[in-house]
Amino acid sequence: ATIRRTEPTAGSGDSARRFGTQRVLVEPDAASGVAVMKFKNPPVNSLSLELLTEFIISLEKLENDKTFRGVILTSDCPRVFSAGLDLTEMCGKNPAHYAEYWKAVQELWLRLYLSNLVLIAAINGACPAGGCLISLTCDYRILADNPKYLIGLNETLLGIVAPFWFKDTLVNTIGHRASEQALQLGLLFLPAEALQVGLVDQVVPEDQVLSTALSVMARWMAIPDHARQLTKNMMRKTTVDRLVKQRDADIQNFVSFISRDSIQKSLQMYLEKLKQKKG
Ligand SMILES: CCCCCCCC/C=C\C=C\CC(=O)SCCNC(=O)CCNC(=O)[C@H](O)C(C)(C)COP(=O)(O)OP(=O)(O)OC[C@H]1O[C@@H](n2cnc3c(N)ncnc32)[C@H](O)[C@@H]1OP(=O)(O)O
Repeated sequence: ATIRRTEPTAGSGDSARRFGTQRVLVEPDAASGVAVMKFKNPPVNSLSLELLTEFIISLEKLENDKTFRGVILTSDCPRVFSAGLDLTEMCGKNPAHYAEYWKAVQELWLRLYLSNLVLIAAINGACPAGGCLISLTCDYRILADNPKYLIGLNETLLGIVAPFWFKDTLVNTIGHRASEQALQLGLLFLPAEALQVGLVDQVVPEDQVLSTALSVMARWMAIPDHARQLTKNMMRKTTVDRLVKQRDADIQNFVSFISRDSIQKSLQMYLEKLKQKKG
């Protein structure tokens, strides 16, 4: 994928400078050590190969810059945090493309789930499937209180199956029984329901999502990094190791699953339904 980097905005010193790429805007505040990362892949922030690649590059840049200890993930697109994996990357392409795409999905999850940074999701829009997965990799989730902003792993509604590491991430967050129901039924939760089941940590008015994320971040930043990072590692490493041990097999599983005629048909029909919704 071709990555175009955005120019820093003219301004008053490092903390006012933006950087990032075409699809991932990064607003760093060196003074506080916190950066706000905004997805900008209109109309719905679907996780295309380009967005995944740029996300990984931007995250790596922040991880390698000791100035930054915390990142807030949010959306630059109105009303959608992320529509999840890009269905057009999984439809009508060849096995090599599916393999490349899945490797990038794995890579992003691996980096996010064990990131040394404090990650907070400021969920300012709809958050299905892969969008929900990204938020679940964060240390804390704040969702805007809007009945249109549904969140959950809805894969079964598309006729597909959430991979085991999506499932593990959900189980680690809301527990086994709630995950069993949520995954089989492909539940998309309203904000109040998401809060009740523990899928998000706070629901706040829409105009307070970012300010709440910044104040929650201050609390997490008060903890010494080494102790917090080792604790996070202790909680999450087993889950990560499960995928690391079988990364190639997981790619092969995905490629053969997604290449099935029946799955391709289901995905095409789902995409058609999304398009018809407008007309
Ligand atoms: C045996 C075990 C094997 C295991 C194998 C594992 C296999 C796992 C495989 C895959 C896992 C996938 C996880 C996913 O993330 S799949 C994606 C699921 N996403 C969704 O269901 C969300 C779909 N989108 C929506 O519900 C809405 O678009 C919404 C996000 C709520 C926004 O609504 P709205 O603002 O009204 O926008 P529109 O619906 O009108 O959409 C605008 C255009 O964007 C296109 N679109 C939407 N979502 C996607 C997407 N995910 N990918 C690609 N394109 C998307 C939509 O078609 C519209 O396009 P157009 O303008 O051309 O009509």
